[in-house]
Amino acid sequence: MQTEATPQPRNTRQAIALLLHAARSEKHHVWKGGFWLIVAALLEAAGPLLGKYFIDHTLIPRRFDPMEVGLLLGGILLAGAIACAIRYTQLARLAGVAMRSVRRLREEVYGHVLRLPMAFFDKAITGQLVSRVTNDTEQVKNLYVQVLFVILDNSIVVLGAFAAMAWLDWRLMLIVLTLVPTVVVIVWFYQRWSAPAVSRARQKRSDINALMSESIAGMPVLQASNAQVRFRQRFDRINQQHLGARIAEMRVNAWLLRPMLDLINVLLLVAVIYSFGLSAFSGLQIGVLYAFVSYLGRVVDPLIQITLQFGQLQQAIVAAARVDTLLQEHRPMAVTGPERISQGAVSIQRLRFGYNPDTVILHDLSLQIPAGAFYGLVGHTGSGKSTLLSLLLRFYQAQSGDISIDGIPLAQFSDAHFRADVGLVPQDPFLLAASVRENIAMGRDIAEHDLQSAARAAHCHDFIMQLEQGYDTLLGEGGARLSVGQKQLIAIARALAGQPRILFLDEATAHIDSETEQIVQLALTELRGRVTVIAIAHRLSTIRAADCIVVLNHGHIQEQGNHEALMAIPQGVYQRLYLLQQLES
Ligand SMILES: Nc1ncnc2c1ncn2[C@@H]1O[C@H](COP(=O)(O)OP(=O)(O)OP(=O)(O)O)[C@@H](O)[C@H]1O
Repeated sequence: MQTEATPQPRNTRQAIALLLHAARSEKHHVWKGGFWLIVAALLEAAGPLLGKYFIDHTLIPRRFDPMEVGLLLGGILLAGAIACAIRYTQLARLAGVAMRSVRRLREEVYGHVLRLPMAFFDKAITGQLVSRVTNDTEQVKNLYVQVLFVILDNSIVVLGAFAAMAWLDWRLMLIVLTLVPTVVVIVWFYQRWSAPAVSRARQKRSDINALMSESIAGMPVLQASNAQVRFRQRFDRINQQHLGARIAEMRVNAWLLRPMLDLINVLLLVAVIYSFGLSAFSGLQIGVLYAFVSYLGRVVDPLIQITLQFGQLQQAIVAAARVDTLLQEHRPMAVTGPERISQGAVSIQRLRFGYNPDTVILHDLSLQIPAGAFYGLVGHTGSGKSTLLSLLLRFYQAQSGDISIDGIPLAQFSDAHFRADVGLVPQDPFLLAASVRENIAMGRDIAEHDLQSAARAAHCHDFIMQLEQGYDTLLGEGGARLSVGQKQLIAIARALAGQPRILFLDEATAHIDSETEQIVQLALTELRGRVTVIAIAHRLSTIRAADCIVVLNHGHIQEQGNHEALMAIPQGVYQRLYLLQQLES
């Protein structure tokens, strides 16, 4: 579990900037909410004042005027009822602002992550990113709720009560004012002592989650190795530790916080009554004592609430700062424009690239791929095949050299057009827990006829039709219901459904059986002349029929030609790789 750092001033600035940013369109709601909460606090503060008037002018002089008493009691009731109604509507208003702001923020963070360059994901840790979009934005919601509700609302109540007390008797008010630093000190000690238990409980909760997800993900291995009992014991142990930490937290709460604050409350009450006793002879009215006792009861809880929030505020500020840092992550400017890939002829000129500019991976690479051709990319592990594919897919930008398609520089295609005109079949087919249809369409608006044509072209239509609900069959998480080969064919159908001009395959046949591989070979050969196919393959039979096979070696093109030509090169890299594979099979 990630331990929360103490917020730095920069964090606080970032958090506030984020709060203002996400609530920008609803500023008027915040102002109106604040204004009406002040009105509610004033109305609430008026209650004890009216009570005081009732005691001093009616009860003590025993002057019972039904009209006046009726008006007074009615006033107290009305002020309380209106304050309640205002508080309810305004808190609902502010809750709405908080929820909507967080919804906007979450959408923005997710949208931002989707557009970040691939280089970002090389360093990003998936779990942390997910946590940014879910947990951290949730924490930001707490920040809104705490700042807007608890702190704003309670501060107004406390200020209203103190203003009323000062108006009644400023000396007595000063006595009550000592409550503020006392509560702050008690809560500070409380948080210091409870923090280790709170943090231990969180750590254990996160361990429970981790153990659960690990067990579910690894269920086949877990059951096959008969490890249920061991896992169960491990779970019980962590769960027990979690309980222990929670009990320790409760203990501090039960022993320190409430009793101490109640004690302070009683002491203050005694002090107020005593001072009242001293000054009673100088004419202080009993009604004032009543009002003070009422206010005392009203300020303690809000003060505790406000002070308690500061601990949580700290975590929320750190979370908000993390979300803000992610939002500040640079993303490339969206390219717009009319250019589309019409033919799919690829030209690579003196391409030089390294993930780190000091370590060159591709050295001045040049290659011409005619439209509609089938090109294979082969080479040893680490020779730069996937890197070249990533550059062709615009995932990274080369340090020097050019890539153009149909004579147009790669960077000039709009994002939408480029992604629509190229298709990618990755090594891992990545299927969604959705129906076959949704997996092929991937959110694109593809007509049923085109979708099925793509499935036919990928030679997966027949087995899809054998599934119990055909294209509507749900595939389970990660396409769990299909074999690896079937998943790969669906991934090819998905790529073809967009009717790409260029199709990239990144070791799409690495994990499939020979029969499925032959289907893929057939599908690729059928595309010849219509779609430019660039396929990385470890399994050389997949690209044996290619028009041209490019052999990469340490980021250089070592050999180039069709299968027969490459096999004819004495001691050639391709020939060696091919013969080796033949021996293995
Ligand atoms: N995201 C990355 N960040 C930094 N270096 C990387 C990254 N991806 C690959 N590399 C490095 O670039 C070099 C070429 O890797 P690449 O994946 O392009 O090789 P490959 O020929 O596709 O290998 P394989 O056949 O094993 O997939 C390797 O040295 C690798 O360590």
